[in-house]
Amino acid sequence: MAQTVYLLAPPTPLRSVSKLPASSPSPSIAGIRPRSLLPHSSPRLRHRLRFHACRASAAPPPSPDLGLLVSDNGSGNVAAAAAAAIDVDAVTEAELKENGFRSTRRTKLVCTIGPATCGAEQLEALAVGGMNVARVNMCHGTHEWHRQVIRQVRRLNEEKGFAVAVMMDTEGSEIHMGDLGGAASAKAEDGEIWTFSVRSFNSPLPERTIHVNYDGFAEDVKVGDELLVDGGMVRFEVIEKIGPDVKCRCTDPGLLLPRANLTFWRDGSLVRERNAMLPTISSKDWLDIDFGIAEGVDFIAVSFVKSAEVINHLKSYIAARCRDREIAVVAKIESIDSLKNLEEIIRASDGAMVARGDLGAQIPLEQVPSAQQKIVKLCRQLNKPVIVASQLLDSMIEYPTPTRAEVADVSEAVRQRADALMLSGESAMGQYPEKALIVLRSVSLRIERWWREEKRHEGMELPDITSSFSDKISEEICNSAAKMANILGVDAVFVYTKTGHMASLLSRCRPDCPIFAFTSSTSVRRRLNLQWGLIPFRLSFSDDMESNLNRTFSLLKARGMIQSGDLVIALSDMLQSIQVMHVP
Ligand SMILES: Nc1ncnc2c1ncn2[C@@H]1O[C@H](COP(=O)(O)OP(=O)(O)O)[C@@H](O)[C@H]1O
Ligand SMILES: C=C(OP(=O)(O)O)C(=O)O
Ligand SMILES: [K+]
Ligand SMILES: [Mg+2]
Repeated sequence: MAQTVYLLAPPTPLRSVSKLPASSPSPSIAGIRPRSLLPHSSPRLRHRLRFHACRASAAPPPSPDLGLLVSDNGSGNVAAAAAAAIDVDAVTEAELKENGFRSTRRTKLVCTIGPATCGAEQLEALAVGGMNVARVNMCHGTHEWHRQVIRQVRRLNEEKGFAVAVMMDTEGSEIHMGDLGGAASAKAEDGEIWTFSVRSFNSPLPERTIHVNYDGFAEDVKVGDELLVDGGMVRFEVIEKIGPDVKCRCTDPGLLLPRANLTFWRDGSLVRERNAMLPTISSKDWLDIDFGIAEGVDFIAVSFVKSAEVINHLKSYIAARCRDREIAVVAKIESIDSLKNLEEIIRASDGAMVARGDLGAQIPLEQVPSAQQKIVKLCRQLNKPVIVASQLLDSMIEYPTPTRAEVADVSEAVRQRADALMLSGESAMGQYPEKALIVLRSVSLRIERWWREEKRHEGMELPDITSSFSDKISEEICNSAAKMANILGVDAVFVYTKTGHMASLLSRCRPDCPIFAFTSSTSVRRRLNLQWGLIPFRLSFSDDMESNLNRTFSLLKARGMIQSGDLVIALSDMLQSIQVMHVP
């Protein structure tokens, strides 16, 4: 029977499980299309041009195959339905039912949404394919476009029971090119002379002319500087300055893409004098942040963070504006300053992103892997979710299979036990967004299994992170529960959590088994969806752990997600306890 270790609260005997009404039995998942391989049709040419038509208006009627959300829609008895309901999506349910606990993916997946994926069907395909977080990049698109995407994601969650979180990523004060006058790209050839100018032009742009968004550009560059587009995809040398115009000769040819990032280098070092004075959060970013708050995004990722101060500032701004819910602030580590102030930035943030795209333009490329490892490790120690981003499967923007090197890179991020992996161009404007997601999913599953089979319990030091005594107890409970879970080989850890904190402490321990996180708040549920190993459920629960467990067992058993005899460890943040039991 159940064995219980109570640390604080008095013991309550565990009675037999009462048969509470469960939700209707799970429908089949026949509606989930098998993701067969598409024909290999694209020639191996580097063009990245074919934008997919955006089918935002082609929303299909809600599919009964996936309609598992049991929050009451129309039967009248909302309170009763809410009390009996447990929110989980059909994909998680099917995985648990068919393959059992061990098979669930622990590494979370973030997809950048763009023209290739903004339609209702495409978003649903990503959610079915395992997208945990949808990212919108405010560098691109209008508020109206972003609003449509955010609302589609919300509809998907409401109608299909998903908990896909929305992350808004700020533009920041980076220097970038303008829009190329409507052209999808422009080819710069070796030796060509191009003009980079802060003047604004009418379209079409004069030939070989690029608008630059930063007014100080022409003053800051010097003849002889090297100008890098997208961190070196194309290179120029500055040969002449004429007022606002900077003439450059192409030294490394390539494709220029709209709004591509620009950095300039002098004597082998990045020039950052004046542009370092630009605010991390620009006035345009503040407008975007207001938009994000109004649209109810779950995460705001801040580009080019230099210090903890800006994170603290944004967090108090958000706290003053949304009293009823939280928006987590993710610091993007993508500059020399962010590396210098890494620990204070991560401590101040609710999570971090290893933004390798810009990071690789600011530090030598060969230093990016060690920076990644350091950031991932520090985040884990400080209990902050960490996302590894950019170019994970870059070749899949054009081709249906990844390179071996890309698979090795994804494997390494999974092996480092990062919380999440992110797709950028692969899902935003690539030709194979769903296939790229399948690759992330299958590589994650394989490497996670390999890790467990090899029993590589790494001895990472997890330092104390809490200050209050009560938090300290929670931390110790989670550390002990994870250890017990590994030693006893339990099937799952259940954690009942109001704020999500206890679930994140458990996730930090990276136990062998999945963590079922039960929370009564839909927004906490979405936020937890970024964290390693957590399967977030929405469930209303009380302070009475015994009745919570009984109800959970009967709800999950009725839907085939657990079975009698499964070994479970249960924790709660109200009643600081560890209970070990077999599902009755
Ligand atoms: N909302 C959008 N509208 C149009 N294109 C987008 C959008 N979001 C992303 N993209 C495209 O996807 C590419 C990759 O996205 P991302 O890595 O987020 O941006 P960036 O390349 O600016 O850092 C972008 O360069 C852009 O071409
Ligand atoms: C994720 C990144 O940021 P963005 O795509 O906004 O440039 C990056 O630079 O790697
Ligand atoms: K951005
Ligand atoms: Mg960046």
